[in-house]
Amino acid sequence: MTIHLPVMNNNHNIRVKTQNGNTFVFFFSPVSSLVSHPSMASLFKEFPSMSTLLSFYASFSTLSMLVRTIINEAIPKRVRDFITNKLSDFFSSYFSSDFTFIIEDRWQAVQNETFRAIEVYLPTKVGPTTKSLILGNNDSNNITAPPKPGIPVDSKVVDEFEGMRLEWTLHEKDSKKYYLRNRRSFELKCKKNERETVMNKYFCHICRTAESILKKRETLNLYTYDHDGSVWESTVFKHPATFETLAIESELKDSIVNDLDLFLQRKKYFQDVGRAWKRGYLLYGPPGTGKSTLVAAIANYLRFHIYDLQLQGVKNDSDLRRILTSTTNRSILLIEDIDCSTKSSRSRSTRKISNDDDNDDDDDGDQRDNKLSFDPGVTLSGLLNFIDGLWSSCGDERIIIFTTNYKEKLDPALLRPGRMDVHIYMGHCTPEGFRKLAAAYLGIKEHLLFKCIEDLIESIQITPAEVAQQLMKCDDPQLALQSLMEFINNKENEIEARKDEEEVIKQEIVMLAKEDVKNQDGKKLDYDLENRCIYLT
Ligand SMILES: Nc1ncnc2c1ncn2[C@@H]1O[C@H](COP(=O)(O)OP(=O)(O)OP(=O)(O)O)[C@@H](O)[C@H]1O
Repeated sequence: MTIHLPVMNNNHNIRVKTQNGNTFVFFFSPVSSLVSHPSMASLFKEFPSMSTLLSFYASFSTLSMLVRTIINEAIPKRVRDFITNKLSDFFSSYFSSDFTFIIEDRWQAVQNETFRAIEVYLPTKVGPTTKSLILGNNDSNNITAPPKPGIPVDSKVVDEFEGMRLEWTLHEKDSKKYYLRNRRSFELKCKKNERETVMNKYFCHICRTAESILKKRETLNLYTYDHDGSVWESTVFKHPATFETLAIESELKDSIVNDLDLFLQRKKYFQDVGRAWKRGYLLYGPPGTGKSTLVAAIANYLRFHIYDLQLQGVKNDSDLRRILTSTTNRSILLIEDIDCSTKSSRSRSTRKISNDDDNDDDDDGDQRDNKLSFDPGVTLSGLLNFIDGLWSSCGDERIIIFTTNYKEKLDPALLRPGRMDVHIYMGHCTPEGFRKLAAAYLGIKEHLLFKCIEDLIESIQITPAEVAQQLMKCDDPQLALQSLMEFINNKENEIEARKDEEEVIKQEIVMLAKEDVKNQDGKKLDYDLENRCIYLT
């Protein structure tokens, strides 16, 4: 058998030997020899000549250019685009068998949880068809940890589910404004006839898988808000605090743990009673009593990420809404030192002392707050709206924690029942707290000096932070405990000396003021030692 193929020269041929012994020889011959073949020659005779073809092509292209120019001149561009889109939609819907789902990062003004689930799920589906990956490790405590994969923009990931081939691509759209984040979206391509199965089964499968991955997550993140970039920035959160190491009374510990357990189990209950699945904790007490440590212990216990928000940087209430709606479910929103965070969270009485021009006599914190809404920053009603207002229904399984050193400075509207569900007082160190700290820092459960230290601790106000600082000074328990005893004794002496000094100052102030009071019949003298002030009441 011989096959002629046209090539530029005729010096080549190829021999192909098949398994059953036949040999095929392929001759490469010039076009001239092909045309000279009798059967081909008759075929070529019926063909129009080359010059006819060229002249036909020339007139066709001239005509098409003419038509195009007329269309461009006569029909406005927008109308042309519209017609083109309609035509391409029409043809693609008739001739394409593909269907595309678009999942954007935000949905109806809040973070799109489906997008989040895909973000978690898809890196587990990276296979041989994936051409590129992004890798990273944000654990500064463990730089040798294996990097985690992420999906790069415009890269394809193919997944399979119930015999369907599902092709994913992540897209990113430039926001064109430096202060706004680029918008991201996942595109999923499947066959048209698989659309229903994808909607009803595949997406549920993704969400379930993502949920179980998130529940088992090994590392927790601590997010802080970058106001310049308008994004939450994360770092790996590794805090050793647990309820076991926390120096608090066992009763308090048990009540917090039970409350958290109950909260986690009560998804249905919250739905049934029509409340957002949220829990608010107000932690208050002197500095160094473990409020931040308790937050860390809660995060470790629940395996929830922490979103640490500094309210001072938030521009206004709508900025606050945007920031808070971009947090994820199963997380803790932490606002530390709430008394200093926003003008409006402070009690009106406190504001009155510090700011004479506040003449509002209305008792309702919310109404009063509206007066402050022109001030830059967050207003109390903006904040309250997120705790128990309409916006509180955004998101599930959220813990909101406020901490303060001065509960009395907070506006009563913030403390009203139903606002923060649990108020926890973190007090000074107790003997039981001291034993927990000794076990955690020195690894001992008993020591001869314990009894003496416990007596001292009961007689003086000392914070767990101060105790921990002394215990950390030395590895030798004996020396560490002695150092603690010395510290407590010194502190006791200091307190006594300060009391004496205060008494002297008080006497001095009274003496100085007596002359003025003489002329103010019927008025009582009241003094504020801390601010060195005298009031006539
Ligand atoms: N109850 C506690 N149990 C264990 N450690 C504690 C406790 N309280 C304080 N500490 C230790 O003291 C340090 C400071 O505590 P922490 O920051 O939690 O106090 P805080 O009440 O949040 O203080 P502030 O009000 O100043 O923010 C922590 O690093 C922790 O090691």
